[in-house]
Amino acid sequence: MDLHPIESKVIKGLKTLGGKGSASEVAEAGGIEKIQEERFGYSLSEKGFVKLNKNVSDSLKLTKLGEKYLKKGLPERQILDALKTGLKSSKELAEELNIDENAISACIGIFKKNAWADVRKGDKGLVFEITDLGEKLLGRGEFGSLANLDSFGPEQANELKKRGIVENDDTTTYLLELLKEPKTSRGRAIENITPEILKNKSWKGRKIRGYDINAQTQPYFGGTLHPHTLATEKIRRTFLELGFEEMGGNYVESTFWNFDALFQPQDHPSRDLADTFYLKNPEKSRLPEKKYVDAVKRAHEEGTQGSTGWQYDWKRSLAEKPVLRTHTTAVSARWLTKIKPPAKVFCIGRVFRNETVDYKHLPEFTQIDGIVIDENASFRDLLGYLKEFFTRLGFDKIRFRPAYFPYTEMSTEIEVYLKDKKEWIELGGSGLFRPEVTEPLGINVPVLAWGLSIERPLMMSLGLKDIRSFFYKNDLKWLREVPSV
Ligand SMILES: N[C@@H](Cc1ccccc1)C(=O)O
Repeated sequence: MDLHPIESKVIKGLKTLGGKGSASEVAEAGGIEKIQEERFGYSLSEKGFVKLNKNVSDSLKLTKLGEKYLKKGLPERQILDALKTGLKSSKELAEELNIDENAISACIGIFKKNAWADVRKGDKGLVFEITDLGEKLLGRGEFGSLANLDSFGPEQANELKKRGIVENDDTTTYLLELLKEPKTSRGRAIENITPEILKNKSWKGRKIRGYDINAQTQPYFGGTLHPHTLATEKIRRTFLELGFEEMGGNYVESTFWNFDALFQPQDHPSRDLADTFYLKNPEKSRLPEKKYVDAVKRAHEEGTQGSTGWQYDWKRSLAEKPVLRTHTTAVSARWLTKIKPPAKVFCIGRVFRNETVDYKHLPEFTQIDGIVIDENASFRDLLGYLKEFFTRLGFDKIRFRPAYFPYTEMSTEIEVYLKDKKEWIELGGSGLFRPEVTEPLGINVPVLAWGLSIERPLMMSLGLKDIRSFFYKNDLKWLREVPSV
């Protein structure tokens, strides 16, 4: 068996130490300069020559405060010593020992519990008097000493930990033990080829150390796309495969496109500050051509054909307020004025809602909206599109539940079944845009629409408990190991 030069040094070091030693001792004895403790001797243990033991020490060490007390002794010890000459008030003790009165009060519990001193209320505050037990304790010299932490029993040690005087000293040491000595062809084999060896041809007739092609190497991590990016890409591809075109939009949208065009009345609760981020700057958003604005106003005030609308005074000024879009359905609405049927379009992007950040909620997340504008489109087609769309995304069980959205009728919620979680989860909403949405925007054919948010289903499939891991945490270890879904 050929050993790597460093392995030979480890063996040499171990032999010098009589077969056993810590990583740093072995390294020193073997003449190895730089070591990585937790990997030291690993290859030799893999080959069965060395036994490795990891040893986490359970001993204690002094904290900064502990070191301060080391010189003068623990306050309770100092106080007991001072009390040998008679009873003293807490003020007198503080002066004599030059410690503050709080540190003295902190010892009252200890004195009471162990009956080392009596504490009473006197005229000048608290008065301390040493008990017989306290005297005996000092006399026997049994009081634990900070200079020798092993002198404290477990209970006292715990007490000291709580008071911040000692802490666990959890340094890890790696111990090596020589199990058997490898037979080497030392002296004969060339371990490292150097220019000299090549020049003077001294390699001729000699053995050269072979490579161990089964040796462990450092794992290699190439760059990969973030799982969130991979998921959005997959959805984009799925839409493109189904013949959809991508539409673009902006994060800052007018209230008009985010709410009004979608037939949400101006006093609708989801427009509330508590849910929506309004912008101060720009002060106003530009609205589309007058004919669309007037038609949307009419839809709200008196309705379209066969509808009475919401019956209130619609205000342009409210529709002009800029918002961070709360859903990508705003983009779908905007595009209704830009495309001629038949058309299939989709949008993927960030949306924003005024949520308090916790493990389930972020004020920003990703939505996907798709619309199909087609004179022959029906509710059954919508269900068919959804089924096809989600099947292609890898969900084989899909179900629909009746739902309500201000802009669709009929409306459904889409649920998919997660096989490994054995659970149905809600993925998004869908429906046929109401005539109150389509007619004012000049569309007189059915429009199928659906929208979904991707973070929650993605979290479930990746086994993530906390939504913040996506955008804010970027845990490299997780990112390297996460499988793509
Ligand atoms: N915009 C809805 C989803 C939806 C889109 C299109 C039609 C119906 C519903 C949401 O944010 O949840």
